Amino acid sequence: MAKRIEVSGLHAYYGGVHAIEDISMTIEPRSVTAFIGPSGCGKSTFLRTLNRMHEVIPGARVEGKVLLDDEDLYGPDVDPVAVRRVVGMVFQRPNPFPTMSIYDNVAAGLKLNGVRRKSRLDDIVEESLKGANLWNEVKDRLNKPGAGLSGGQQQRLCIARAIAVQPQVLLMDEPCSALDPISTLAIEDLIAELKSRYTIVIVTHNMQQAARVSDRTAFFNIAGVGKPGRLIEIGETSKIFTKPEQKATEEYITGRFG
Ligand SMILES: Nc1ncnc2c1ncn2[C@@H]1O[C@H](COP(=O)(O)OP(=O)(O)OP(=O)(O)O)[C@@H](O)[C@H]1O
Repeated sequence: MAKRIEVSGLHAYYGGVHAIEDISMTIEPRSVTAFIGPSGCGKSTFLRTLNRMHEVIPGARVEGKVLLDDEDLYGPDVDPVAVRRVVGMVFQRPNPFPTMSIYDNVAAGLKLNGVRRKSRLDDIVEESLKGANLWNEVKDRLNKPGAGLSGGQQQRLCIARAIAVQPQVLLMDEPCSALDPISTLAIEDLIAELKSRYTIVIVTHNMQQAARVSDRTAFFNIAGVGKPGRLIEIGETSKIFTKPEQKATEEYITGRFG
């Protein structure tokens, strides 16, 4: 299920603002890749180019290539909605559909995809909630609103919703930044389990988190205000945190800037 992502020569713009410049990297399947770097260096922008979410902002555009196992996500015949089904996303703030039940939150995407049979929906909802380590906490209240769960539970519900449609890649934009430390650990444990099945990319400001959860880390930086963000280096997380190749990476991870 998991797929390799190969990015080459990628630029992203917001109208006249050049937000990220000339990014090339390979993101390996069945592993976790963390994006780190100072505020404004384009981590979230780059993440959103990987499932064509960037272009939903008026005036925003992308140049370059993103291949998902050889398929160009920006090819002329590619439907961006289909891309977002294959490359799922979890956001910073848990965003369950507020008026929907826990069950319907997970089933919504499946119903949109045409799954109608109740027994099939039941099975996938259960499987997805189990996959997100939430089943035991909610199995007796599936018809209660998703908004009634704790923040950490809501984030796991959003992960269940994302995996219900069987994506190949999961993009996570600071998925723990609104959570308490215990919920954060639950999400980190979950990421470690999910990586056997998915390609996972996580943006995080928390370097301990990047070190804990990721196999590879990419460090991004900006040369100054108004300049585009660039990829400085990507490598094994253990190497980036102990022996980075670039001075800027070392300064960032040792807390000398950012
Ligand atoms: N909707 C937008 N319209 C215009 N410019 C934007 C928009 N979103 C982001 N930018 C600009 O693009 C650049 C990269 O922003 P982005 O949010 O991707 O950085 P980031 O590294 O994820 O930052 P942070 O760590 O603070 O979330 C910044 O200069 C930002 O101001």
